[in-house]
Amino acid sequence: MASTSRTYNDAIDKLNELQTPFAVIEARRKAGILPDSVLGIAKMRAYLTRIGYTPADLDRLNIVHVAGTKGKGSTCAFVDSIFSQYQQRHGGPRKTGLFTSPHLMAVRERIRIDSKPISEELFAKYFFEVWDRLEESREAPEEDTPFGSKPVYARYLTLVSWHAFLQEGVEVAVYETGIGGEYDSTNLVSSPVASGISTLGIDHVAILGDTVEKIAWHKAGIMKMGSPAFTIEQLPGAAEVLMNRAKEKEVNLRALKIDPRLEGVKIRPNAVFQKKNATLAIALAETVLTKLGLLKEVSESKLPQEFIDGLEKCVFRGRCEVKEEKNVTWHLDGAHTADSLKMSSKWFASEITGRRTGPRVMIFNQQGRIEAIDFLQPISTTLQSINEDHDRPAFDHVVFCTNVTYSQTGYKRDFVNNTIDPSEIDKLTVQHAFAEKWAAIDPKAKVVVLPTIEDALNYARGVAGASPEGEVVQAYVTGSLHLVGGALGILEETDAL
Ligand SMILES: Nc1ncnc2c1ncn2[C@@H]1O[C@H](COP(=O)(O)OP(=O)(O)OP(=O)(O)O)[C@@H](O)[C@H]1O
Ligand SMILES: [Mg+2]
Ligand SMILES: [Mg+2]
Repeated sequence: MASTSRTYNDAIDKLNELQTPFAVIEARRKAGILPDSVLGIAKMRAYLTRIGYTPADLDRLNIVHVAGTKGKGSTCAFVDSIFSQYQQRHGGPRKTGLFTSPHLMAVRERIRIDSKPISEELFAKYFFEVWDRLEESREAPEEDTPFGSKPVYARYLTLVSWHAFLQEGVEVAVYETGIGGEYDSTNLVSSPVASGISTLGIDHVAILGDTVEKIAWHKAGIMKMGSPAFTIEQLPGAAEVLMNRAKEKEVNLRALKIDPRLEGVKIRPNAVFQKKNATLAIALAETVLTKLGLLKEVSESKLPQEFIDGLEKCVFRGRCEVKEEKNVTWHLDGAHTADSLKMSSKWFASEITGRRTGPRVMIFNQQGRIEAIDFLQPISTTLQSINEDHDRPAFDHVVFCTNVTYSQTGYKRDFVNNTIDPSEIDKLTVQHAFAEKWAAIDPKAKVVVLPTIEDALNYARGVAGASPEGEVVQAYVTGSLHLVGGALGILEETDAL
């Protein structure tokens, strides 16, 4: 064992083995078997015991727990950024942890300490410590959780985050749920300092159900008796489910209107959805900082400067991000649900309206999700609506590519995805279907299918090269956070963000 190499890359290779292979997912789907639910939580409890902790140990982390369909990560990033301002000015919270998903470029971005991705060395250390403990421990009954077994990818990372944060002496930790809430691996936390539920909508229907009410039931599962909970304005059906579950659990749930103290605070993008995320983040941060004695009183009329700076300086890469290059302005946003793509395309449209000219290029992917074909029409409609010349296409060029990063070397290890059908990628099946659909929606657009992200970026640069002097290509990269992460990695030649 000691002679085995244990670098960061080794850890990622081992982690990738914990993905459920596509063939198994397919077989389960055909047999109507749903992924772990109640049993999944029981197993997580067994794994936590085996790595040497109890749920009560997690309370030492003063956890802020966030669920929701959209805006979870953004809300968590705002809270973390506010903490960071307090830390810089007042030395507290002593150490902060942030657990988010998915990652943009490197798995270690999911586990942040003092806002920075955990180092490769520390990631590898804690990853293999968890591994060894799971191999060796004979604690917790074996019934559903055989000795030596490991949980799947996201669940394993949750264990690594708890271990890393506890070992590193993190004083407050912000946790984004993976899928749902009630049965999510992060839901072993029994006494969060506060829970937050961001915007609810439709996603992960196979696991959570196909109505916003069913989905709300799952997300409400993170609320805990004795811990304050907050949400923002929701669709009426969803709001009702949240309130009913809060009552059952005897939780004081507050549904917040957009915080009037945000007036004049320059959050990015300056859009209603982001104000909702910021509103939720303010309430969560106020609760924690009050508990830690760092916030003495809450003013109804004005936010403390630390909050304003935290909100304004918050950087959450790959979401509504703009990057300028000589002949191309890249607009990158990892939206990947029906609702968020509507928001996202409105954001892109507002960015270019009146301010930017030049050919428009969209680069889109949604790997393994043919249902995303329905997300295309609203994007086109949004862009058409800003055209003064109605003969102009929504986009001059539309590129559908895979999430494979490079044309020569393929996937970066942190992006290997065994859960999708490899033959679909080889044949570019979903990309051709999207292309056909787009050609029908927007016949004047030039539609192309390309195998990799690198090819797609080069295509956009090629359009720029062929454009008249002074014109700047307006490129919109969206549909998948992996696509956006891969694109940012190529544009910046970096390993992690
Ligand atoms: N409150 C919101 N309502 C609708 N769309 C949103 C909201 N917040 C963010 N978005 C859109 O969704 C994208 C993803 O945001 P974010 O990463 O915060 O969500 P998430 O809930 O963490 O999503 P994921 O399912 O990828 O973990 C953003 O780039 C933006 O386009
Ligand atoms: Mg999601
Ligand atoms: Mg997220």
